[in-house]
Amino acid sequence: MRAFGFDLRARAPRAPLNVEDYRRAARRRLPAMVREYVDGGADDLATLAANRSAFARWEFRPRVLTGVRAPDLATTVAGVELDLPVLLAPVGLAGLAHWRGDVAAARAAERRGTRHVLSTASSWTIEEVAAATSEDHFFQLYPHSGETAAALMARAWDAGNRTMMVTVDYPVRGNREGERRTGMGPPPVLTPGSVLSLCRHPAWTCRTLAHRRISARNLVAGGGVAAAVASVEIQERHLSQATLDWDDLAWLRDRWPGRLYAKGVLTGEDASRAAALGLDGIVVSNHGGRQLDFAPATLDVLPEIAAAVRDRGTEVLLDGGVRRGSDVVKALALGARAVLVGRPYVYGLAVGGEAGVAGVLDVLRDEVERTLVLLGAPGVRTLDPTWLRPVTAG
Ligand SMILES: Cc1cc2nc3c(=O)[nH]c(=O)nc-3n(C[C@H](O)[C@H](O)[C@H](O)COP(=O)(O)O)c2cc1C
Ligand SMILES: CCCCCCCCCCC(=O)C(=O)O
Repeated sequence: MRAFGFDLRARAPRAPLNVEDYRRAARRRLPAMVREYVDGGADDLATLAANRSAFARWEFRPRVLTGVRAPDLATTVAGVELDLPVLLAPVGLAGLAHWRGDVAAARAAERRGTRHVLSTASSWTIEEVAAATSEDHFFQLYPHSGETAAALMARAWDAGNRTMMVTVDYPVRGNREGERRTGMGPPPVLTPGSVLSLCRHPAWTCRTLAHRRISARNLVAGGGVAAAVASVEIQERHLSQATLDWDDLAWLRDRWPGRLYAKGVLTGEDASRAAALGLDGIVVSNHGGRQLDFAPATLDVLPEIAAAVRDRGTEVLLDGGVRRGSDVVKALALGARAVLVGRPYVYGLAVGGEAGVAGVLDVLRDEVERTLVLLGAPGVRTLDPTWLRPVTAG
């Protein structure tokens, strides 16, 4: 049926159109403690906000009449060919967002031609994720003691992981007051507010309890509430790594036969030092604003880090605040080979499991592609700082 040229049966799209739509939909589905765990940050949330606002300080220098219609989005990271320069960052306890958690994320990543980085604190074990997927996904290590690290590395290698990211920005858990207020902990507590929020989300509560995927399964046996509480203790005792130093990183370099990246580097000096130890890559990251508040926005320090390791050929990746395809393009232009996203795919998980994560990757892919066409850039590997300029004040 038509009127004035409109098809009256047609509907405006209701599916999420962008990452922010996924975020809103995810927040409606999750109880308060999980919302805070996913979306919160440290102290005054200054770094969390800075990660986003840094992208707004750059604008594009588009070239016209380039004839670019189908830009090339392919690249390589750690020698692995990717269809899209966006990887899925390690996220502990992803089973809180959707019971299929890490398995759903890794499967969506490989369906979309990219890779997932499995957290040490994943809800599905290294072996379970490997069995459910066919590509060589990446592993993230929280290396507390040599013994635990050696065991985790052996398991990751045997399961087919060939690239490992060691997280170096977690000497102690950041102060996340939202988590503490909502009962997420540490230690986890049932408050009247958290119980009310669980009751208001019966679908989430029943499904999550039934599937028992809310603990750090690589480290703790069992997956129910008691195991989740034990995971919090484990992260206090085993994942926080205040004693970790450069000798430990050298030790890890010697032990890990595959590609090794340091995740959580924010200065050129540290990046050079990691490169000198023989690391293959750096992830410029402040843990999504969840650790040291007033750490700089990752985009702001990216040029310094890219310059510091350029001569050695060390790969530079970035995460933190990437929400749009235009953010991906800016990060690549300023020296990143690819980016990782954390929260965006957790929103996708909460909204629709594997299909939700694939949906988020599709949104980002479309946005990167459209941005490149509008910019007149032929592909992601040809991006450099000449495609950008800083926004001038006023
Ligand atoms: C819920 C949640 C859990 C996380 N767990 C881990 C983890 O286990 N290991 C790790 O290295 N980083 C972890 N991170 C940090 C991410 O890997 C990544 O650095 C960060 O999310 C990037 O910022 P973004 O969320 O703005 O994309 C976590 C982040 C979130 C949001
Ligand atoms: C109070 C919540 C405890 C969760 C225990 C496991 C945490 C794994 C580490 C996740 C992480 O890196 C993060 O940023 O959060």
